[in-house]
Amino acid sequence: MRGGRLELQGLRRTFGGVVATDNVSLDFAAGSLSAIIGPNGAGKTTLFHLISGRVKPTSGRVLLDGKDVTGLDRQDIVRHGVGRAFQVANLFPSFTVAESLAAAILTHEGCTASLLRAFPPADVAARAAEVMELCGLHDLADVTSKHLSHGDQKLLDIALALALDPKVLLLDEPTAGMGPEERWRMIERVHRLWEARRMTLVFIEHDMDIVFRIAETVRVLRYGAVLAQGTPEEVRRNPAVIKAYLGAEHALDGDAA
Ligand SMILES: Nc1ncnc2c1ncn2[C@@H]1O[C@H](COP(=O)(O)OP(=O)(O)OP(=O)(O)O)[C@@H](O)[C@H]1O
Repeated sequence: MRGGRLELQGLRRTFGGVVATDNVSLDFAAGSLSAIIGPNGAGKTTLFHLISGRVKPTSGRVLLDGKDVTGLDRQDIVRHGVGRAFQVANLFPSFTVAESLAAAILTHEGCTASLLRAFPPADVAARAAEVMELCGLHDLADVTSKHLSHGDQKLLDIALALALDPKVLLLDEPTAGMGPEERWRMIERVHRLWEARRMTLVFIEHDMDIVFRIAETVRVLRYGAVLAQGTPEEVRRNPAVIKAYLGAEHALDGDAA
């Protein structure tokens, strides 16, 4: 499945008096690679919750390939092709990597995990193998997921989302908690996955070196609203973004106010 177009129209979400998402309208072209950045509390994770159905918007719409998926519950949104990597590597802690992937595929298709562990159909095993290959997990196929390193658990989280063949994949800080070397390995892996699959990939990231290295477009949130968006170059030259978030370290010369 190739990428789908994701459109957010006037999304708003309040929690009591807090406006977590404030009239956010963003358009993610099919097959694009975008980063979402912004200070702590800017509403990045809430935006992912709104897209993935974990939180319902107070108002506004989420469209996938033109179809309104606003307010559907999480499973339905996954079925429409929006995948999200969660901290779920331990969803099946006693399963191996290969079994976890097979179980994810099968439960997605409505079967029970325990049954499938015993009798995984051949095509499911083949799909799990393909995803392991893509994610560089093939050597770990028989390792129990609870014994994986932190980085490999995060890769398994991504693999579990990928196994459902999403049109849109949301990654919330894929490199969080990793050392510098592991971080680059992870992001290169994610970039290769995107090149191979060309799903619409949206990731939240605090490391600006990573953002500016791989993102095609960058969307900047502040106080729940869109502060700016554009190519990495445009965003790095935007005085409002420099002032609110980037500081001098990541600004491009010339326009830093
Ligand atoms: N369930 C909730 N109940 C109340 N307030 C919430 C809830 N979820 C988010 N918020 C508030 O909404 C705002 C945006 O939070 P969010 O976690 O989306 O920001 P973020 O940009 O992802 O932050 P960070 O970079 O620190 O992860 C914050 O003020 C937060 O406290």
